[in-house]
Amino acid sequence: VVGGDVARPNSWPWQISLQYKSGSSFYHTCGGTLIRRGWVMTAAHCVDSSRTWRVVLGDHNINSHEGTEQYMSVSSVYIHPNWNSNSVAGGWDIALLRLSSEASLNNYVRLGALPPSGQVLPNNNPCYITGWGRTQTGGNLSAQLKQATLPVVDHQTCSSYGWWGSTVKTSMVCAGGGSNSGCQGDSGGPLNCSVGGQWVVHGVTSFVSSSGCNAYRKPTVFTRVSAYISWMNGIMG
Ligand SMILES: CC(C)c1ccc(NC(=O)[C@H](Cc2ccccc2)NC(=O)[C@H](CCCC[NH3+])NC(=O)C(F)(F)F)cc1
Repeated sequence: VVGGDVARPNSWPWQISLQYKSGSSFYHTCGGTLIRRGWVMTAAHCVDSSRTWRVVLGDHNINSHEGTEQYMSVSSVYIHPNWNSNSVAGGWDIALLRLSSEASLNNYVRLGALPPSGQVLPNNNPCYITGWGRTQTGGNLSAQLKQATLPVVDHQTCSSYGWWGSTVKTSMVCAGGGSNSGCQGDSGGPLNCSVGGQWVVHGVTSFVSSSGCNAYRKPTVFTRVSAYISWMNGIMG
């Protein structure tokens, strides 16, 4: 996350860290959202490669053991069938991870709320991006979970000339476009939007401009969760 600030610990208790095993250690690679006790929603591009994954729940500082973490292995990965790893602009950047056991819900670990199918938020709807991703273009990951306000940019604006143009589809949500943005390592994490006084996860962090994370008029682009509710229900049962 570029801009914003460090989140109050466990104030986004559905945020997870998706980590891969290398040697005898695990490394953060993406974010994700706990949507059922046994299921995590993330980006397809995060799980394109076949690795040994683990999901860390209830984390704040990914480099230290705080005692609130739950470490879960992943028993199966469901990547959207239409996802094309050569074209993030094609959309379909969403995947579900089946956890090998069910999370214990508590003050540090809670389920994220999903939107009703088809719901599209208005321009400037208040949202926050959260994640452990780079804090500057080309910078390092953040050890502590960060948050940044990222208001919705409607499709009409986001797909206009000077913005993303036809790269963004209506199956995506744009947010930000100023000094705050997502960045590498935030992929797969939630766009947390305030709707009717509740936090609802409306986006899965998908891509930023290749000329820099917080490029002017290149808002962070998210998979629009409300476009995939029936697909997810079909998988999770
Ligand atoms: C034109 C369109 C096809 C398009 C293609 C690629 C991108 N962006 C990118 O590829 C930038 C590259 C980058 C690297 C380093 C620093 C900043 C940006 N990376 C990204 O946007 C990666 C996802 C790449 C998926 C591709 N397999 N996502 C993210 O960084 C995140 F966290 F914002 F979600 C954006 C648009």
